[in-house]
Amino acid sequence: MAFCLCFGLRPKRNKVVQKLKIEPVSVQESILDQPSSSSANPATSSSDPEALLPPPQEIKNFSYLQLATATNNFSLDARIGQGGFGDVYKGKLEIDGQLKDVAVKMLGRSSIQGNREFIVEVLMLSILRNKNLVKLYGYCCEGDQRSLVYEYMPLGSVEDNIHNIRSVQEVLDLSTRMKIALGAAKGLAYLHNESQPIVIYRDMKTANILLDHGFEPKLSDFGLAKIGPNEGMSHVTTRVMGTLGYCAPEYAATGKLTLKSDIYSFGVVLLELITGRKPIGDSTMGAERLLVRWALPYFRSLNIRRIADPRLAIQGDPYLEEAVRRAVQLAYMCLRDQAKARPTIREIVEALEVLVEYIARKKVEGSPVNEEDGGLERRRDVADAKRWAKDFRDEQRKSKAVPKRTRF
Ligand SMILES: Nc1ncnc2c1ncn2[C@@H]1O[C@H](COP(=O)(O)OP(=O)(O)OP(=O)(O)O)[C@@H](O)[C@H]1O
Repeated sequence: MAFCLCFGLRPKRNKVVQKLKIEPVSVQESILDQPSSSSANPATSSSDPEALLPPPQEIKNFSYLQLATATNNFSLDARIGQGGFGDVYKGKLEIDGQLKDVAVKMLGRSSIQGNREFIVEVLMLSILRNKNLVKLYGYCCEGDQRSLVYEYMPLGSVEDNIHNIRSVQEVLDLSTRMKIALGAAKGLAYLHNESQPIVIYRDMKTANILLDHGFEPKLSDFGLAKIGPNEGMSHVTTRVMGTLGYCAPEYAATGKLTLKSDIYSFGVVLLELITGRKPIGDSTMGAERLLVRWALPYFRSLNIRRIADPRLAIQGDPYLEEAVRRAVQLAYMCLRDQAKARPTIREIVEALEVLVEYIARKKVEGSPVNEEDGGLERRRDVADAKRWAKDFRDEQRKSKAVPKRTRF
């Protein structure tokens, strides 16, 4: 099958876009799933995109002047972040009669992909509501200027909190990291199981998990999200889009998007939280550049101390080592090559709830795992881990036999 890889639509974040031949029978066609090059695609028209939006329920249409006033004319002081499409500013706006902190995301002008993602984001966030999803207050659509106005997340992104911290005091402990993973999993569980229609997020990554007070995580950035497969269908076929290092291998290779593609990306996020490493390291690292590849031998040998972020200082603390081991096992189940073998998001939420509870309990007790409450459990887990490691090795061997068309 012919395909081409085009980098550069979202250069800062290394978004990868792979165009594939669309298979007509299995494709679920929807307004959100038209190829961006199609002239019939309303999302690509910049002439009157407002007319294409559904009547926003609680989503307000702000004027450019309102946003400029709210952000002190988009001053440098108000700038809090930079994304693939443009800058993000902090401001204050009246929302439901109250003056609230907001984040204003300015999207670059006249970008087809940007325009498309803008519309998808507004559409998605007008139908999705969950405490682990960031709230969209409104948008601005004037001329070729597009902006989105979100609730302000005071603690920034998980990516910043893991990779861009300024002092050791800011290092997140294991308990906080696992609570973040749990909250993010709950957000994903809402998309996969509870929302109507179900949604495949397609962009699970630490940069898209924002943190509210108390490190409560919220998923953001729904510009790539897809309405999930119709009943009886296992997948949606679409252009491959996502972020390097997070894309499930079968999705990158075939364009077949399933709920399990999100689970793979979640596995990378979990591994990132455990290891403190970026999903893609610098070019000098060779094959180990990919976090998933780097961690594999340590996972196989159950060398938890080597996998864990050194800043977590787990060495000599049996309960922390045990907790990391469980988290690593879960991450690797999510990262299995065979999509079907990956757990569902419900199973992940359950596993993380148990893990978070385990860490909390051990923190209070302050004692290592003992025979009464944990020894048996631990022996069973070690046996499970060995079985998983063996399965993983077998899958790796099999996948080496069939050359992959795409490897990020
Ligand atoms: N609602 C928000 N509250 C607080 N800060 C935010 C909010 N939204 C975004 N930011 C900040 O702006 C940064 C850039 O966000 P943005 O979503 O534009 O980019 P990204 O997700 O990193 O990249 P891309 O859009 O290319 O995937 C975030 O990392 C975060 O620090």
